[in-house]
Amino acid sequence: MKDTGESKDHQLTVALRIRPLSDAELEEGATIIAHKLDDQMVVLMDPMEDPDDILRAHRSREKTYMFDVAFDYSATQDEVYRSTTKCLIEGLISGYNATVFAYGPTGCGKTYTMLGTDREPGIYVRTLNDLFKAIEETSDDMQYNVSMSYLEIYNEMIRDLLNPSSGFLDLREDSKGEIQVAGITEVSTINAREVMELLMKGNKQRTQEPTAANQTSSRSHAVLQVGVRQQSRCRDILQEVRFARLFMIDLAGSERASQTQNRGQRLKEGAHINRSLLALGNCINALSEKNGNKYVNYRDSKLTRLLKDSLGGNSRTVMIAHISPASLAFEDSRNTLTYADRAKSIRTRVKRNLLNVSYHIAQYTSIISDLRSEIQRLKKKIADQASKQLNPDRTDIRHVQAEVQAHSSQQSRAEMDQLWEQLIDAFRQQMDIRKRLMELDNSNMEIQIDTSKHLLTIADWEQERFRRRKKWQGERRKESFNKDESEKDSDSPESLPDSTETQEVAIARDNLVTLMAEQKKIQKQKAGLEQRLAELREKARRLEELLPHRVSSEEQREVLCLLCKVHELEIENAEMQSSALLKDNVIRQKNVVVQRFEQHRHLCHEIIQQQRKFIAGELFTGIRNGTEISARDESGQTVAVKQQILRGVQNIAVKAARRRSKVLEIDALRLPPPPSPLDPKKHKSNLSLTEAPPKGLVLRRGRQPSPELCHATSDDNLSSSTGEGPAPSGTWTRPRNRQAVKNPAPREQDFEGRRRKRRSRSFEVTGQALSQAKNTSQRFRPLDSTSDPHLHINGHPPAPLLRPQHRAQPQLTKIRPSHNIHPTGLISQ
Ligand SMILES: Nc1ncnc2c1ncn2[C@@H]1O[C@H](COP(=O)(O)OP(=O)(O)OP(=O)(O)O)[C@@H](O)[C@H]1O
Repeated sequence: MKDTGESKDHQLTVALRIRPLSDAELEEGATIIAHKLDDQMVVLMDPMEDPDDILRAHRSREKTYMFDVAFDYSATQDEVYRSTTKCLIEGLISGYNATVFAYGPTGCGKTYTMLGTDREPGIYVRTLNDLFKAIEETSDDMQYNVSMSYLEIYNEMIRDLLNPSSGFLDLREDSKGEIQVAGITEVSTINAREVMELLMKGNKQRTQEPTAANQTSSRSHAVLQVGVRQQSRCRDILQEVRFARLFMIDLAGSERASQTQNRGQRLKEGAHINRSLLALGNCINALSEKNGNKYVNYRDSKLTRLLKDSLGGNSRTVMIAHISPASLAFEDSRNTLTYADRAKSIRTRVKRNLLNVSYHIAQYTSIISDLRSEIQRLKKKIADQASKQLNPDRTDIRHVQAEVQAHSSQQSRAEMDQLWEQLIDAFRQQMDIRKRLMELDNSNMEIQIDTSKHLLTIADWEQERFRRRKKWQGERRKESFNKDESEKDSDSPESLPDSTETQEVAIARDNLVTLMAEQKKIQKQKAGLEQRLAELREKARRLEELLPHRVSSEEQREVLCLLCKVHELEIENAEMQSSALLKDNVIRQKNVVVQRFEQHRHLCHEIIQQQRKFIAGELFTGIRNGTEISARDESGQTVAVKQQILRGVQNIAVKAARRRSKVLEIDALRLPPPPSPLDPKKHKSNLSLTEAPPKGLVLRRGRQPSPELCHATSDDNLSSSTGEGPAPSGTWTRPRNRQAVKNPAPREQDFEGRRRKRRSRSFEVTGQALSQAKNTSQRFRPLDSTSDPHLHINGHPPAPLLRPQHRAQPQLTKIRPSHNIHPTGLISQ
């Protein structure tokens, strides 16, 4: 299934329905304690509360709850349907999955809401009616296919209610990660009457037994699944097909043994019901966690596995909680209200399910052609055998005799049958084990995906902690180098950065432990099953070897061979499915990693974009105003902007600064002679803004790169160069040739060469204080984050020993090359 639509956040809709007080409750003298206050609010009063009891005045358990919609005894079935489910139909035929489920204690009206009565039909019937109406309205342009399946989960076993004789069914996760019921009957129809009949038929099959709490108590969870497939009637090569599933679920009610007075089978049913509802409650708890990072264990019951997508995946979900208004049911009502209240904060991500039909047609075509050729082959074989029967090879008299002998021997036939049964049984068992192994593999993969997610979370954190530590150590080293002994004493080193784990990491660790334990359990089960499978295979092999000796006729032998082949193929098929599933899961795992890198790349891109904007803005403001950026620093306005930029580049700059610090320390010790003023005539053509450079703006650059580097640096718009000689205030300065600089020592030269290479990719627009600029001893400094005291983003100026002349200078702004800066260092528009 291909998703081309944007996924949207959807908050679980929670409705509450209070049923009328029953006759039995009235007889028992129950009072009404649950009231609807308005369309959304209900109050549950404390039955123990006595208004005259002053001592209990502060211990009241009365509580008000707010839901998306609330109904009381006066609400009709139609009102409930309209406010909860009707709105899902439109989404359903546009490709959005949906789920409606009724939740609550036994006897509180779940079945009444979902199924209803003949006179007051419930949500099932109304939804299907409206769905078919909607289909009919658009059927001129669209072609629909509606399939329906109806199942129950009884004692943790899945039964097909449309075909109860099919035995118990298994849950499978398909390659798209969706849970499917293997082998369930899916009835395709768009005939409302037909669907209703099926529904009624299914309901008759549902396990219902009277209990003390409810005369028609449902002992199972019933799940009605409706699949809607929609495609345009005008055929195209690339046709869009929408597919969505609607689950309508009538859960069994939670029950207390004391209340239901259940014994024997009913008690066992109750235990299963409560177990699966507990698993559901746990999932609701985990999903409603504020940080949303808690591990959600859907694997605890079939119900939660089936509801996986509805609760935490791709589905618009509505929960209709039911309570009794009776004072006797206070505890049950309170529990239900608490769960329903929590469920409100569950969020799912819904996206439209679109199928790329061309892809599927291609796939089906190849499958169909394969099947056709197989049928042809088998037909030919049958025809050959038939002709052989008609014209037996009379020449081989011994063969005929043997055949006659075999046919006449009753005993050998019985033996054969027995062997045959054994063989079939071995195959069947093998298939069962394969299925179970596949399920285990699937669970294992899910665990691995969850594990890798948590490991990534922990790895991220470890990386972050390592980065913080390194940063802290770097700062410490710098500090200790810069400060005098006395200063060191006064400024005692800061403590190590906080390395306590975040809650997310702690949860990830906890979850890892749980997952490991589960994985071990699965491995153990797998080992047992694999051993059993090997035994069965061996048994089947022996039987297969034995059979040809027992069967006498060629025909029998052929049939047996064919049957063996069929079973072998079945097993191969299962193996292939299993390996496809494994591959799929591996791909999914990789997708998670790719997604993360993609997010990271996106984030980096955004940061770079923002920095560019800041830089460009800052640069032009500087030019227009004709003031030195550094001069504006003093006003405080630019400081804020700079801080913003600096914060953005902080991580990059700090790393670069550390790497370069040593180089620059040496560089600082052998600063070039003062730059000479720029010859305005020589560079007139480059001054495109004004004939005379803007007063106060000094564009300063690093040293001029070596000739071979000039070309590269010109691409970066501003090549580094060394300003030499005094730079007059308010003039554009262009650094002079590197030759003018006193030649450094050979080792230093090599060092300098490397440094220049690095600098050729960076430059700075820097403002010196006007007073400084006027000073003829104005210096042009190398372009490096560490070359300026204010570019030490962490607020650590360089050692005064190394850069005494810069200590008093105002801040510099470091920027990356911009396309509108001329390679000569002058800005063009
Ligand atoms: N809103 C209502 N209006 C009228 N009758 C109701 C209403 N809700 C429930 N009832 C009646 O209450 C009884 C119990 O309801 P129902 O069987 O639907 O409960 P349940 O929650 O499905 O119970 P269980 O979990 O045991 O299956 C039924 O006789 C039903 O007709």
